[in-house]
Amino acid sequence: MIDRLLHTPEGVRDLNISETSKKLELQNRIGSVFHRYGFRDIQTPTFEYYDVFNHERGTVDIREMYKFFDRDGNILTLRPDITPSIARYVSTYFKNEETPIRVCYIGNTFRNGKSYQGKLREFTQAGVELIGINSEDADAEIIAMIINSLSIAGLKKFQIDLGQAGFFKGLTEEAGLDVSEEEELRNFIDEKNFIAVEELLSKYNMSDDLKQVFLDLPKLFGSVEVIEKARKLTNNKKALESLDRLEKVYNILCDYGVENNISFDLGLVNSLNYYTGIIFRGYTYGTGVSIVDGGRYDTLLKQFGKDVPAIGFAIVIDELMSAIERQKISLPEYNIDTLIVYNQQTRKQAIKLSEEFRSNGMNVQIGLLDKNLEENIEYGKKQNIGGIMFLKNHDEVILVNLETMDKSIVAMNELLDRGEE
Ligand SMILES: N[C@@H](Cc1c[nH]c[nH+]1)C(=O)O
Repeated sequence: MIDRLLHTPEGVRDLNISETSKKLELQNRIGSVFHRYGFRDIQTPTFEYYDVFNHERGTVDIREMYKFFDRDGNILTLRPDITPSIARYVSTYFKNEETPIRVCYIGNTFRNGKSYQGKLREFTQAGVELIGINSEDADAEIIAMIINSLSIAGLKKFQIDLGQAGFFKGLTEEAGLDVSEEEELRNFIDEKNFIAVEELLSKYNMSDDLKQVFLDLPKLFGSVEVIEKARKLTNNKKALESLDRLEKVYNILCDYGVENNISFDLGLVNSLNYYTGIIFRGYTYGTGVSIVDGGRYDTLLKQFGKDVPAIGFAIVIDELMSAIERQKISLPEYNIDTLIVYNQQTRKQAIKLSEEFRSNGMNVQIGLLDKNLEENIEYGKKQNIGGIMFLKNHDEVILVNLETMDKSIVAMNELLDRGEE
């Protein structure tokens, strides 16, 4: 039996000191890219009324949501993603505000996925939403931002797959599928379960040509030529318009000079149902799942009372971090510069020095001298501390650089003079 007192539940985990420090570094880097593109931070609550995320909104499957009651019997949900919360927020607080609105966020999301997938059930998303513009320029801006964010995070090799929800929707409309049939098909395609796709299609009354297009979706993958290939497969107006839009976005991405990170995948469908146009997913080595998801969702905000188009993405920081770790890309860690060890005789000077160092921007730990120098050195090394000042008495202060193990002895006065410089 699992010891529930000492273990965390499946799908959630503690981060140790080094992991936390690296995660915060990543968040800072990515947040600063968001700011450089003129996006501003907002925060929404971790749980909300279930209505914000229910089936109509098109977020994750109801079984994947953590739901509970408040004392008045309202159903609440731990947010499975942040986009519907932003849609609610913007529709409420920016109801009559001019668009565009550019907002960004970093926060935890919760999905109660099937346990055998070994996936995290709580994960941090860093995302942006660009609200109020439906143009290929906005699509390209968002994709360029993803590429910049991942580069600044330290990734060298990654790829953004572009798809079009409109292409798939055009085909399903032509096939006469209703909303739930479309959803079933989309989920099988998303899971890349083409045996189930074939079986499902055999139940529907549609032309063999159209069936074949659905089955060929996984082949519509690769460089920009894929768009031309896809054009030849359909006469559907909506599907063709989607392809035109995709091509225009690609041309703008060439102006950004980021086309090397782009590939196309018209079999890309997202289990989130609110997407209406371009969709994207980012991949890199060292993690089997996507590190970025996003797309255009032009009808979601209308459901909250503000009828404006929108596009956005979210980077899954935890997945990005494990990829970075596996790719052996180093991230700077927060470190403690100095440990000052003192006794009653040297307390006053130790406090003075430590406060001076801190006000100069150094990270300083202090400790009472109850262990000898060797024990302090051992402790400092374990804690990754830069150096030790061992204030035994006024004549003899021992300085140890823990990286080089250089030792020197100085008098207290000299040390205080140095601190004041
Ligand atoms: N909320 C989406 C990502 C996204 C942000 N904006 C648009 N899409 C997700 O969790 O996958």
